[in-house]
Amino acid sequence: MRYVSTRGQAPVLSFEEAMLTGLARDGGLYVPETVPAMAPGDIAGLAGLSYEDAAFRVMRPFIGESFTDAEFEAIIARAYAGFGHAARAPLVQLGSNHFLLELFHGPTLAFKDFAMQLIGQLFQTALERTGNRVTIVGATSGDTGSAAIEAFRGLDNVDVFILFPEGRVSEVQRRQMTTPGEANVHALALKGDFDDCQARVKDMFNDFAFRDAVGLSAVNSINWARVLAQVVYYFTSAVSLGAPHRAVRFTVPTGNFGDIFAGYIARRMGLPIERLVIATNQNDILHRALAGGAYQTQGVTPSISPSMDIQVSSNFERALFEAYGRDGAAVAQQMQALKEEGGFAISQGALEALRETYTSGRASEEETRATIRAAHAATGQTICPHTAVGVKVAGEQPLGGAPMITLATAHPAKFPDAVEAATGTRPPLPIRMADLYERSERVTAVENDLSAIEALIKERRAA
Ligand SMILES: Cc1ncc(COP(=O)(O)O)c(C=O)c1O
Ligand SMILES: N[C@@H](CCOP(=O)(O)O)C(=O)O
Repeated sequence: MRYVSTRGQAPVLSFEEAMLTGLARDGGLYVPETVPAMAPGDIAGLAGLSYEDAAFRVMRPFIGESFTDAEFEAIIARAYAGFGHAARAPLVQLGSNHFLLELFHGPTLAFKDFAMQLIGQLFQTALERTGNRVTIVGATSGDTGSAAIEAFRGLDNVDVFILFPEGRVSEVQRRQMTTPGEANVHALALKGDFDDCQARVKDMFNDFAFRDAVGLSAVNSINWARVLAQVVYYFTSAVSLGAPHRAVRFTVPTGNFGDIFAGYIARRMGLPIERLVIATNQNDILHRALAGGAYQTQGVTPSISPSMDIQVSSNFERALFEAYGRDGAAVAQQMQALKEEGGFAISQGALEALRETYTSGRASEEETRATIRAAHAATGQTICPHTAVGVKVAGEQPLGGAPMITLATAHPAKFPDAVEAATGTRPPLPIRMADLYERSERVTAVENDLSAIEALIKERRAA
């Protein structure tokens, strides 16, 4: 299995190389050269398996020779052992023909744990083998950062630096990043928004001298391994509702497009997904792009679903690559226009290709609050604001037909203020985190300045 860049100019790599490389050297994102198909019989064979066994079968073809079967099995077992639910990703019914896929039973209470716990183990195995050391630099709007810190804290061969937008993550998210005491973990509060954090991370990857000097690695969903791990729960949930004999639909609260792109990969592998519905908050660039064909940034407006306060949606590049028939030059041109002019027009052919797979919708702040309130009143279930964006948009899709699965991407206790404002009830943190508010914090404020951030990383990382 080989991986190619969405911009067509970077070296072709193995799974392990692509994972450790993160962003391709031409600025693009790695994708598999071909997407392996899963026969209907093999999909049906996932029924009744543990999450771990299903994960092995779904991901194995993408790994190639990078890890042996025994290594990969052991890695998967360790990755999901700390989850607080035996099913790992349980499916619960929300309404008639509408299900919630609960992805928040991992250690940091968001869907990011599914991939981050796995790649923590993959990195550790690969780095122990070579004795190499890497510097992971990540950007977060709240959940990636806490999941990365949890997965990599205390590891010998890794330093982790996480940039988050100061004042724009929830208090629980911030504390999850600033309270771990391990010396290899560094939380950096940047004066700016998430797009600034993500842009500085990409700048560091494009600064080859810095990149090579520190052994830069990525754990944002620019890293293919992140996307791959998220493909698994599309299979497990669809199979539990009757796939491959019955088609399903998914609604995905979307920001950086990594989670929904994992759904696209599942569909390409043969899972009968009738529709992938993009649900955005008021930062609705993806919805506007799908509706009108213009991908145009407008600046980020803070919302009560802060993890989706994103305008430059990284993985949309992977979707464009497919929509343009894998034309790396066309993608590179559009990404250049995004950088220089703040937007680009999607060609009619690519737009039609996108619309064959994706539908989109948005939820305003008031609609998000109303959805949290209504779900609580009707079913007693408390949902987080990101999940509420998904539930609202799912509710606008045609009724009947294939069952709708909305991804419940975070635990409501990560966003207690928004949930309490909507329902009148403050969701408690799980017992194991009950002292989060008493733990002392360690954080460094940084300006939105590439050289200053690079200098800080060079100084703080273990030599
Ligand atoms: C809770 C939550 N929901 C949804 C999203 C959006 O996911 P993606 O960026 O993969 O589109 C994020 C952030 O990524 C998140 O943290
Ligand atoms: N919502 C994310 C933003 C980063 O997304 P990623 O999937 O590319 O890591 C977050 O919570 O940090």
